[in-house]
Amino acid sequence: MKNFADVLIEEIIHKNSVLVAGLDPDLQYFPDFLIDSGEVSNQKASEAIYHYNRIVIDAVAEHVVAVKPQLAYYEVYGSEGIRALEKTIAYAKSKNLIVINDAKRGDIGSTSSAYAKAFLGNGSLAGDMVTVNPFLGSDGYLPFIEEAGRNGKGLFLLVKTSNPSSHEVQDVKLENGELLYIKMADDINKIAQQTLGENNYSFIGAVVGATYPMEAEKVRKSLPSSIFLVPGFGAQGGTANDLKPFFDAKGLGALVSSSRGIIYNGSKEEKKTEAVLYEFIAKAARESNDKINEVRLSH
Ligand SMILES: O=C(O)c1cc(=O)[nH]c(=O)n1[C@@H]1O[C@H](COP(=O)(O)O)[C@@H](O)[C@H]1O
Repeated sequence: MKNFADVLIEEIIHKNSVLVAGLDPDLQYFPDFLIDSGEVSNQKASEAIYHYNRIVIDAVAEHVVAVKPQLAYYEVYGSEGIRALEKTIAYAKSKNLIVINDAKRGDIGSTSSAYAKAFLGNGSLAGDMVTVNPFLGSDGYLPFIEEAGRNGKGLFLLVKTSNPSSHEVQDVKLENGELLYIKMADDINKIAQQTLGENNYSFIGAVVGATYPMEAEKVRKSLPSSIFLVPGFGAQGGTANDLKPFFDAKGLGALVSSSRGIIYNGSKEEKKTEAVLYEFIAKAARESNDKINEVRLSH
């Protein structure tokens, strides 16, 4: 079975893209032709979400390597929301897109095994990769690594997240003077080095926010063989110019994710038809990909 890092790298080269479109459906941004304003039932919300996601997936498919549904936006609508997620995952797979479930799970070992089966097994919620919170310790994240290894899939462990207060926990100085996120990176690297594919990358990746390029340089030293998932580009202020430290000399080693910057490009009022909405999203994905490629492939 192929190491998922190699699958990912082949797709990046094939598509000439490291861009990931985040599927974070938020009804307040949906144009009027998709949903009535006012009180909306879970069923109507679910239908609108799946409709919106199909438009997004069609519009971004040639410009992105993966899509990343953020689970909270679906869970809001209970079982109907989960149904929209299942259908979205199936639709993205039918368009040959890699699916990264942004679930940020992690628990005691036995529960993590169940989460790992849900997101990296063969069920209707399973994608190709999942985001995992490693701050419960290794018994919390090893089950995800085992399940991913068994099924030829991958994962991203949170190391240095993009949010403004991530320093409150992740930058805590340990007794030996080391920062917590660097210790986490060092611990993950010990396992990553045992799971390398042909391109010398592991299927065990790490989340490092676009808003922290200096920290990314340090994480890279500790985690030379992990592919980074880089959120925070666009709406959170990360720019293409910040991205260079995330990539290796070949322009590989990182995926850049953007949700609002792609799927809600332009004002809601301008989007009167499906065709116009499609064009706004396709344009944002194309332009983001071009900007990122310019930086990652420059020498
Ligand atoms: O794991 C993630 O994807 C993630 C990690 C992180 O450090 N920061 C972060 O913003 N994210 C997710 O990435 C997406 C960012 O959305 P935008 O800011 O709209 O591009 C959201 O779905 C977040 O949940």
